[in-house]
Amino acid sequence: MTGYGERLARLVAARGPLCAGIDPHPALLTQWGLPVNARGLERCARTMVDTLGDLVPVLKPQSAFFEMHGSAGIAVLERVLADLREAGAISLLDVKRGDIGSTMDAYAAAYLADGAPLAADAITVSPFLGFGSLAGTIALAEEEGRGVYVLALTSNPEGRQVQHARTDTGRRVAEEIVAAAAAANAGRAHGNVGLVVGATIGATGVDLSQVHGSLLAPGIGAQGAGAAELVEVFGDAREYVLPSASRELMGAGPDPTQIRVRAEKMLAQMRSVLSVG
Ligand SMILES: O=c1ccn([C@@H]2O[C@H](COP(=O)(O)O)[C@@H](O)[C@H]2O)c(=O)[nH]1
Repeated sequence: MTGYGERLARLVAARGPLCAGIDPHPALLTQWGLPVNARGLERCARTMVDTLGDLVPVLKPQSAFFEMHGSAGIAVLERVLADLREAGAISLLDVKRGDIGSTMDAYAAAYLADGAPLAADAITVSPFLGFGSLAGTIALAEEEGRGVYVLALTSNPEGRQVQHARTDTGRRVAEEIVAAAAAANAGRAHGNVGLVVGATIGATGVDLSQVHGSLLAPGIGAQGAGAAELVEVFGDAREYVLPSASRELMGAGPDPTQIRVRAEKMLAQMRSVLSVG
């Protein structure tokens, strides 16, 4: 079975490096002239899938904006994930689960097992209960050819307090996470364990070149980063970077043509900054 990392690398080579976030904020639904309820949510999210599903390699629904509408919102999320499979794009569910190992195994079954109603190609997970708590989740992802993105250096300024703290080895927490992801991907050019590294964080001195997994870079647009910042943050690891933008793309809506034009422009920028060789 082709693993997540390989599948993603091929699709990025064909379409370019960009992840389009689906973050239907209530204010955005209003801006799009939609009601702030599950019906508006569905219209908005499905517009993003229909508009970008054949253009960008990855779409990333943010679970929180679906959960806030209760069971009706979760039902919309199920349909959106199914639509993404049909559209031929990779689905990355931003759900940031983190818990003790036995509970993480249940989350993994919910999001990474074939046939699960909320199954996605990849999910985001939190390592702050210890990277080892993700062992069962990573094992299931490997078995199913799916991926996980582990939070490492998040795009929000508050993240430093935890991620730059020193552990008893003298290394920073983020460096331990990077090393653990590299070990999980060892021996492969494109492993199934990715990392979340914000485009906003500047130069950190954390070496990402040996991870050999996808590096999801949120923070483009609304959080202030652009293509130029990616070079500073990722240096030699830039061939693995998957820049992510939500509000920057969705703000061009509701007209699908405008959303597509903005995504095409962003794809061209990212391709020129991140192409190697
Ligand atoms: O470090 C992180 C991890 C995840 N996110 C998520 O990405 C999007 C960003 O949305 P924008 O509108 O492009 O700012 C959102 O869902 C965050 O929860 C992040 O921003 N930073």
